[in-house]
Amino acid sequence: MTKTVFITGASSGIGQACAEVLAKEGYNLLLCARRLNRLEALKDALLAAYPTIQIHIFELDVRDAEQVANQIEGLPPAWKKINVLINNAGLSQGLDPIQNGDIGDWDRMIDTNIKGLLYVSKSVIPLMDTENGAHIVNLGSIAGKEVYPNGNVYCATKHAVDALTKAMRIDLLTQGIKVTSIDPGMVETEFSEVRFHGDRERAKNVYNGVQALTGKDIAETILFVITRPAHVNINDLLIMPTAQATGTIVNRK
Ligand SMILES: NC(=O)C1=CN([C@@H]2O[C@H](COP(=O)(O)OP(=O)(O)OC[C@H]3O[C@@H](n4cnc5c(N)ncnc54)[C@H](OP(=O)(O)O)[C@@H]3O)[C@@H](O)[C@H]2O)C=CC1
Ligand SMILES: CC(=O)[C@H](N)C(=O)O
Repeated sequence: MTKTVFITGASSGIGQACAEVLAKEGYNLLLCARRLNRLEALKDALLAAYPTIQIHIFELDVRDAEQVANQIEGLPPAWKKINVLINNAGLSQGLDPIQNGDIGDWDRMIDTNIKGLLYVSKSVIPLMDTENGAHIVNLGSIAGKEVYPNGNVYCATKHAVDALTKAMRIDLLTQGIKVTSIDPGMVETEFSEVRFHGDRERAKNVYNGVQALTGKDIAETILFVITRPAHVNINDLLIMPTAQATGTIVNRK
């Protein structure tokens, strides 16, 4: 039976890599993000490579509770049996000491990383196919385990994801839904460019001298997690570049 995975934030980085890895494994894909053009290009490329799978894409801003509820409620019936939800959509905004932080940055991180994950989960949980294996994978972070200088609100949002994952794991046990938090260290994606509001130079510098993880490293780890036997649940998986021993990154200037 072909399983369906729903990936939020599939237009770049880890989410895009998850789509690529899971398409190759024969999963049907439900993909959402705000940049629909990116999703269209990804869908075309994946269907060309893997013509036997199904892919449904839609534009979604996870911060908008009503949009999330309406878009998921409005899915075609064939897409209302979901085996895996990957709550990946997320971002960091700014890297300032708390006293200099921008309130708009704070709101965007809290609204996306915490409230967006909650809104999507609330709409998708009733659609999860618990008869054939149901699993929620939340993208946490080393930033959800440790706090680093100027990381304040981003780290707080990922600490919230850590707590929410543990809570979902308890609450969904009787529903037959597995729950896992994947907690990466540095992964070279658009993450830093987004954090620094488009400053590509500054973003590139973060990874100077460090072999960061790739989106594919995370996607392959998620594939391992979601293909464990029914009696196995990986609650929490911290995955770091070998070069990054802790959450504090020297190049994070
Ligand atoms: N890169 C890293 O070092 C680490 C990343 N993470 C986490 O991994 C996840 C993915 O990040 P990563 O791939 O690195 O970064 P990217 O910036 O490459 O990708 C982020 C994805 O999230 C989507 N997204 C952002 N805001 C929204 C929104 N409001 N509604 C819907 N989608 C949204 C973006 O799509 P669009 O803009 O088109 O909407 C994009 O597809 C995040 O949760 C991040 O916190 C955790 C640890 C380390
Ligand atoms: C875990 C990470 O390195 C993340 N990219 C961050 O900046 O916190």
